Amino acid sequence: MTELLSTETRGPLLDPLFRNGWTMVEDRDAITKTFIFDSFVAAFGWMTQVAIWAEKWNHHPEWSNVYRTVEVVLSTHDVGGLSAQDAKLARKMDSLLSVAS
Ligand SMILES: C[C@H](O)[C@H](O)[C@H]1CNC2=NC(N)=NC(=O)C2=N1
Repeated sequence: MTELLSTETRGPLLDPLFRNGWTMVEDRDAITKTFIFDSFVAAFGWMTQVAIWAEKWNHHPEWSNVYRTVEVVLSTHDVGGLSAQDAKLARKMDSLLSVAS
């Protein structure tokens, strides 16, 4: 079941992401990261791969794309803040980078 991250689980799940370029959104329980690719095709190809995982996990990003930049915000509206699903999708986004450039 999806639930809000507890105080104890935040560190272990979020600290590795903070070390990897993710930051907290101001005034909101959400994480954000800006990805910059070599080209629009690389950006869109990465988004396409992420979209397949998002559908599979029924957990979807808030994101926008301008040319080769993708701005991502992750949060779980169903619980009103961050859940383990957000950390999982963030890790997947980072791991898919290696095949996107
Ligand atoms: C109805 C549907 O299951 C929900 O809206 C799901 C879909 N994808 C979702 N994605 C995200 N990021 N947060 C959610 O709370 C969420 N909820």
